[in-house]
Amino acid sequence: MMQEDTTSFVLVETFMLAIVYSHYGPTWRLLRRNLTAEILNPSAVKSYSRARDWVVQLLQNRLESQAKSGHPVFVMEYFRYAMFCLLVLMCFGDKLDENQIKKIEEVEQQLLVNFQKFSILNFCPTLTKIVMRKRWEELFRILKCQEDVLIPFIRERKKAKEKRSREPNMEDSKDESVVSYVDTLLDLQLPDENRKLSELEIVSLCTEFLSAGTDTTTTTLQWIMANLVKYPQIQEKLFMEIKGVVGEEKIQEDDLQRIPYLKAVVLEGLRRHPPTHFMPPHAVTEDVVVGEYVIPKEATVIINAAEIGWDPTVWEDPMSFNPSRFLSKEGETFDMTGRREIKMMPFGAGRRMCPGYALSMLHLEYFVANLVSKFEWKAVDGDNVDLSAKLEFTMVMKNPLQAQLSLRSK
Ligand code: HEM
Repeated sequence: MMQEDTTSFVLVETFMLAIVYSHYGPTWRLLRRNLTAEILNPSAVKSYSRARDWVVQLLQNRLESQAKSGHPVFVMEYFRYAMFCLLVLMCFGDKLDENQIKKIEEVEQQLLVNFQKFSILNFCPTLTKIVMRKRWEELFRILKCQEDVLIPFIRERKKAKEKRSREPNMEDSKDESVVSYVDTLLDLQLPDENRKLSELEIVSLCTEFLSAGTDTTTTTLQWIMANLVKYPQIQEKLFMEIKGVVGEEKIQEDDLQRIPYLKAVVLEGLRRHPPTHFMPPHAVTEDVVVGEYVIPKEATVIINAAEIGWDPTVWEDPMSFNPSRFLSKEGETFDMTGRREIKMMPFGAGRRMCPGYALSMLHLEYFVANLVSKFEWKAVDGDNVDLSAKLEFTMVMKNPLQAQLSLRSK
């Protein structure tokens, strides 16, 4: 990737976060890791199986109707929408309908598409508040729209929660098995300030949840499917392994653990095409020696995670797509957390590692398994799938994947 791309990406991201922090206050940083970890604990994730099923069904139906037309399908928008729906249901509860999801998507999209434009505002806020007054007004207008859409959903969860605690035996309460992200935020008591979160802080955290989880996972899914189209023999091997485990049945979450080649395909996708090439800036609190280098206290450190996963001294033929490299003979699972060693780090590593890591692995495995078992994915006539990348919010395919889909016969 070109150097200027890298620099602008890091700057844009840093400025954008700074804008959001300054708007919503200092509690943000303290909260996000704990909170995301809470909603992503295994039992909460399990309770979302109904939402996952619904979303995968929606995606498959839409792809099927496209496939029936006989035209090639540009899949990225379908993937993105499905992943967004799923995260919205995790965030606000799984009772929302498609119209409500669409409303949320519209406001979130406004912020995303104007991302670059607003990043500059925090470069020197005192100055930009004077010379870019109109742009600030526009940012606040969009944030206000976002609040107007999201706050009613937050209040709805609050009302339902109060009702559940008043009437725990009501039929409705028993049916409400999902603990949404908003529920955990409503419960939270800030330890230092001895208060609950404000509605605006909850809006802000929900937006982070939706934006951090949608593009990263969708981009990775597109890269994985592109490789499965490019290398039909890998797709066929994966299909046979899935069939061998589930037969004609619907794929269940527990089945995923019994398909090692599926995990291998996802891991290889993340190694070869990590959606974030550069980690957000980090700093150390005291001087540290790493190998032959001294990292001075508080110096900005930006890790090139993509290069770590492509290191030829660690990976044989690193630029090829070869999932079998992750199949361990001893049945050991590959450690991505960096506890044992760091051979790749698409989610970062250590204390600041992505809190959505286990959830993304589950979503990727679940989506890939369902997409491959329902359809055969083929390159469009004479088209050689182009794997060049370009930087958008994440590192995406320069030429988005289009594929010819055909339903697998039973
Ligand atoms: C393939 C999917 C994903 C990838 C590759 C990914 C990657 C990353 C990376 C590289 C970071 C920065 C780590 C660092 O600072 O060193 C990060 C942070 C974060 N991610 Fe993810 N992520 C993914 C999916 C998700 C999902 C699904 C969620 C939540 C629903 C999520 C929520 C977050 C949050 C909240 C942070 C900030 C954590 C902090 O500030 O400490 N991510 N992610």
